[in-house]
Amino acid sequence: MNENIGPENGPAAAPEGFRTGFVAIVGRPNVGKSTLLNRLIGQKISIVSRKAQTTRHRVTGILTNDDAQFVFVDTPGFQTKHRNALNRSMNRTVSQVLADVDLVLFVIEAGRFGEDDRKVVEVLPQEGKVVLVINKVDRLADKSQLLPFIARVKDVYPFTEIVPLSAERGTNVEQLLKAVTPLLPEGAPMYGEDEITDRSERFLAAEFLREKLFRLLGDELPYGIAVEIEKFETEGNLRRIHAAVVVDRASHKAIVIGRGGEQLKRIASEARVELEQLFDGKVFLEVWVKVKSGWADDERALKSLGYE
Ligand SMILES: Nc1nc2c(ncn2[C@@H]2O[C@H](COP(=O)(O)OP(=O)(O)OP(=O)(O)O)[C@@H](O)[C@H]2O)c(=O)[nH]1
Repeated sequence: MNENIGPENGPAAAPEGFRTGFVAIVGRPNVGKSTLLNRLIGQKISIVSRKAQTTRHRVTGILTNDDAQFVFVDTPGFQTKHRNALNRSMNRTVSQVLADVDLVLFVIEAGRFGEDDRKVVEVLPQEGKVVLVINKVDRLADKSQLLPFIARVKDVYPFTEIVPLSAERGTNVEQLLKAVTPLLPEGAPMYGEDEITDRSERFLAAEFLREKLFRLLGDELPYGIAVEIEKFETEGNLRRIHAAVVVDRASHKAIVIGRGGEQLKRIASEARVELEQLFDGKVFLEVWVKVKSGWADDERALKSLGYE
């Protein structure tokens, strides 16, 4: 990835001193990585959910301002509970991303630094720039808890910077950008100013649908659920999308469909509304549920669903 950055990549396009680089956001599940990315980009691209482990794919967000272009790589949360092929694949992705980027944002939750955070520290690069982002400071009942907390975590790794913020409220997010801009290498932008993702519309459709499944099924969400886009056609400003929700067992299929098909109808309809906003055009979305036994344990099935 990195060979694309640098003055040799079209210095004419870059103002003097402009910086461009890849930024990875890591942290244990649920610390707010997707929320932070969305806040930084200013539009929903990475999916956000109250449930852990919603980000299985690498989602790239791009932020361009007067001084720099940040190409964000959101990485999957660490999985320690279930050890199967899917989780091994997720952890591998994290190490690969970290070895390849210019800057790592390591996100933790204010007031909480546990074993699962420590596991993430273990895969931080030996050399390189890592900024500690202490998220959810709005949750601290007493702000005076922040300094002792920073004192407790600041030595677990030689962090380049430490920035406390609230991704959800937007508090101190600008300061984070200011602090990390000088850490990126100088170079011309890789993407156009208004591009916010390099993922395909097909990929985004799958992600948006998956988010709705996570949100609307709540605690009933079956383990090992995935979305396959079987058909994606564009006719003028209309997109025709056929998607399959892949589940592990027939009993899970019933959960996703819901009584009288209500649940699935609602999931599809909410996903459609958001996709129409994202694509700025009409969307025809058809969703069905397919049972594929044991897919989460089968590396080949994973590949066919787009997990590397
Ligand atoms: N109070 C508070 N909640 C936050 C903040 N940032 C994120 N959250 C909430 O924390 C939960 C998890 O946020 P996500 O952004 O999905 O977390 P993630 O780290 O991407 O999670 P995974 O995809 O599972 O790795 C959601 O319910 C967010 O609304 C914050 O600054 N303050």
